[in-house]
Amino acid sequence: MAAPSEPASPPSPTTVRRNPPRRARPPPTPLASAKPKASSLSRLLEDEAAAASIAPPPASSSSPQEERLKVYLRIRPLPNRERCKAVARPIPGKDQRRKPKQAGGGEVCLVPTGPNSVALTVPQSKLLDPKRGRTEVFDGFSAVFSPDSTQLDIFEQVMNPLLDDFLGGKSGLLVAMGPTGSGKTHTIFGSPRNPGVLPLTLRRIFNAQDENKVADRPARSFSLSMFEILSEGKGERILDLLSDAAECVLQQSAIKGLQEVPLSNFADAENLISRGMLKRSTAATNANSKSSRSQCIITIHGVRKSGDADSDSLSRAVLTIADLAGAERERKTGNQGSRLLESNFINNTSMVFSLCLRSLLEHQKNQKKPLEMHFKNSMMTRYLRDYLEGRKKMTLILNVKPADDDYLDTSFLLRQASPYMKIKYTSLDDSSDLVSTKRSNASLIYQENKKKRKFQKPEVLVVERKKNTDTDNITKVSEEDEAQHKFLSSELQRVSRSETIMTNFARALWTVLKQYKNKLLESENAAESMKELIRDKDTQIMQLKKELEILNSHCSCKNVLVTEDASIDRDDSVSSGQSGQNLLSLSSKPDLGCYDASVDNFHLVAGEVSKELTCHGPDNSSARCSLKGESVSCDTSSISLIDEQELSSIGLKVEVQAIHKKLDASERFSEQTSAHTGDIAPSSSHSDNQSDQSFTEHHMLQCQRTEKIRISLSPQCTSCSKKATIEQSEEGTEELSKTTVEDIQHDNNTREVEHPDYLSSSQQVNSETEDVSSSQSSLQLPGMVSPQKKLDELDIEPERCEPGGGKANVEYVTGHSQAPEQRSDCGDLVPCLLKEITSPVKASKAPSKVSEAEEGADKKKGLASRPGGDTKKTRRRLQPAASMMLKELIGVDLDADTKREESGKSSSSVATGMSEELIRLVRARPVRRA
Ligand SMILES: Nc1ncnc2c1ncn2[C@@H]1O[C@H](COP(=O)(O)OP(=O)(O)OP(=O)(O)O)[C@@H](O)[C@H]1O
Repeated sequence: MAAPSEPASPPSPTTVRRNPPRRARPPPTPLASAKPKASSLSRLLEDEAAAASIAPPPASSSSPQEERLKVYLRIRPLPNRERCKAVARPIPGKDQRRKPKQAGGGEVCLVPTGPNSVALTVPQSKLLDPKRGRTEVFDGFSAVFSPDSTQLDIFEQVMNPLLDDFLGGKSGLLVAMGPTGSGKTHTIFGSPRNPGVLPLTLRRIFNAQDENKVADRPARSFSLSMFEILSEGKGERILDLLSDAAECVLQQSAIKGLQEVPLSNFADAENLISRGMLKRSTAATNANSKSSRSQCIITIHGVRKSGDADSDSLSRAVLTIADLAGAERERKTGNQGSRLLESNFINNTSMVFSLCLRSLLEHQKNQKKPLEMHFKNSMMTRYLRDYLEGRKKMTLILNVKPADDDYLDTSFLLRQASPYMKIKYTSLDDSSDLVSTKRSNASLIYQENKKKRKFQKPEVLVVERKKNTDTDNITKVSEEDEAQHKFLSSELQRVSRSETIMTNFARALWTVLKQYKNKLLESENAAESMKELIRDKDTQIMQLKKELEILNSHCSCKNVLVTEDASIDRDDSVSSGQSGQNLLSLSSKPDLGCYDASVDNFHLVAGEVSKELTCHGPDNSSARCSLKGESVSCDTSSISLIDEQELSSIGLKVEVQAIHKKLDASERFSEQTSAHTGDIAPSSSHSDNQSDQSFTEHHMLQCQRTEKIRISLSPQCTSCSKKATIEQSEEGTEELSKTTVEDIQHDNNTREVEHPDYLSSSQQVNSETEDVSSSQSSLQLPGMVSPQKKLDELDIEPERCEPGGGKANVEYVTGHSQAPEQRSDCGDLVPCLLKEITSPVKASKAPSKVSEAEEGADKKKGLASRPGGDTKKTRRRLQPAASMMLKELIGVDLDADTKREESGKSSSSVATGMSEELIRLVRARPVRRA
């Protein structure tokens, strides 16, 4: 052992203690480093440690029951060249004594401070504050071997205990770890001249074998296997160094294909080792000219036959020695390419190894922390699993380099491995390898099952639990495995509990999802039904729209402005004072605006009537049944072209239809107008001189008269539509006069001159055609007096009716309330229910026929009041059937309202009765054909 020739300098004032706390200084014990020929550096460090009251724990401080992991520290000596230079350099002073200088100005950062402690000083080059040094003391090592310690010292202190256990049947492991070039291989293998631990062990084994033979003790058999684990960039490989076979396979903790070479003597064993060393992968790096590139593991299997002759049991023990490849720093080694990959592999393996020990330590500190399975990350740790999990005894020897340049590596190793000395061995597996193998297999099965359980169903888990139970039974082979069994059981319970929780959660989640799915389906069904309903509604809406369009087309005659109707009405009501006086000119009476709704209903009826009755003639004359600015136009221009019979039938048909519709309209109208009776009642109140009874009787007479007139319309229409001759017109007129207008005084002149078209009109069966012809037709028959001429004669300026542009006041009057002139015209037969006082309505087409009656009454009294004196000026026309029906309908409704007020009777019943009577009369009366 080379000892430094220069005393080391004391560490810097700042001291950081690691590991065991300060204790009382133990009594001096014979340590390997405290030998008399120990270096002065060691003695100096011991003095320093004593001065600092740093007392390393004794190696035997732990109780026998609580054996700890032994960690030895060996400080590699400085290279010879540097040592020679250091020897020639004198020690200048005290400060320099505190830290030994290396050759070339280098210093030693690590010095042993005791048999179990070292002091690591931060080099000046790495100090942030050079004035303040910092020294770390690592204590608690089983032994600290100074640089001048020999191989034999290492063997005796480090390997002998393990060897004793091995020879006693206990397995053990010695691992040499440290940075590259720190002397691991040197420590394990040594050299021919300076053999290492392994050769010395083999020598002792065979020496012991010889002693046993001499002592006649049971013979033992030993075998040796040697392999390396390396990486060539494609994963780890196991190569057997004692045979030429291909690479071996690691199965659990056993290596298949690994040759175990029986050992017969030391020489053979030494040759095997030498051969294996030759095959080991080494390479030159900047840090080591012969750097190991693999983890080398040597196993010595010792089989001892039991001393009991009757027993055939064997005691197996394995002594394992691992020479790990040193951790490398790329900056120092300068490795590139494959070397760099090897460096990564080496460093990773060293890290995994350290993690396993760290996890074991933490698990032993806190049992709640599970023992991490870091050993799976590397082949070496998998092979050494039993040792890394604390089931077998293991010993570490840390090889370090004391130079300042190696400060980082040294510091890292000491910080990393110094806690390992706290690892305890409470349940060492001292039984045979068979039991160990069973336990290992059981553990692996458990781990594999634990993996599978995560993805298997509960049914399968039952079987797996049975298997686990069997596995647990296997673990009960040894009583010493009771703790392990408890741990596995607790783990199993925890896993089972977790599985139960997750299973229940999954079931609950599945149930919720099912419920949501059902709700979704229900919602979809509801949406479909709603869609169908909407489609049906749309269809109904479309049908209603079509019907509405049809109705609109039927009511195309609506919304026609009142033009000549007003004049016609006025003409009829004033000039003739005949049955046409019954025509209501409601259109010019905005006071009846409240009847709009009801009148609209009536328009529908009247519109249909007019549609069928509409005839087009050459004169484009039209007659309209006006009602509040709207009228049902009845074009009479083409009446002449229509067959008389057809017209007759049409007339009857129209009459009947009109009657039926009138009944409905009258009912609606009466219902709606009943709400406005209050508006009408005041008007009716104006008839002061007329009693209600007389009014009712008069109205009944009016209705009867109107029916008579209506009955006469059909033959009149048929007679005038086909031939359209004056004679026919006269005949029709005569017929009309005979049957219906007996009380009406007709102008004889108008009988002679009637426009055929006008006469052919079934809607407006007027006895006079001059008004129509003058307004619409250019045909001027002899004897006809143009309206303008008549106006001129009357000196009445024609008024133009504007659609809805004027206001008209409606006054309810009875026949007795009428002016005498009008009463003379109408007599008692045709009462004027409504008297148009003012009629500012203007005609849009033809000038309005001046209501001679009212004009005469208002402006030219006497002229219009004379019953027969204005025969040339007044134009009397038979009201169109529709107009008469309308008038009758309105009159009935109004009367019905009045009557309802008086007697409470329903007007509809009266109307219905009258209509039925009318229908009966129509049907009973044969149609007269021309
Ligand atoms: N205690 C010692 N005394 C004398 N020489 C030593 C000592 N330790 C190591 N050496 C020498 O240092 C050199 C490197 O040693 P070694 O190869 O054992 O280091 P290592 O830790 O195995 O390196 P690597 O991890 O790279 O294999 C060798 O030449 C060896 O002879």
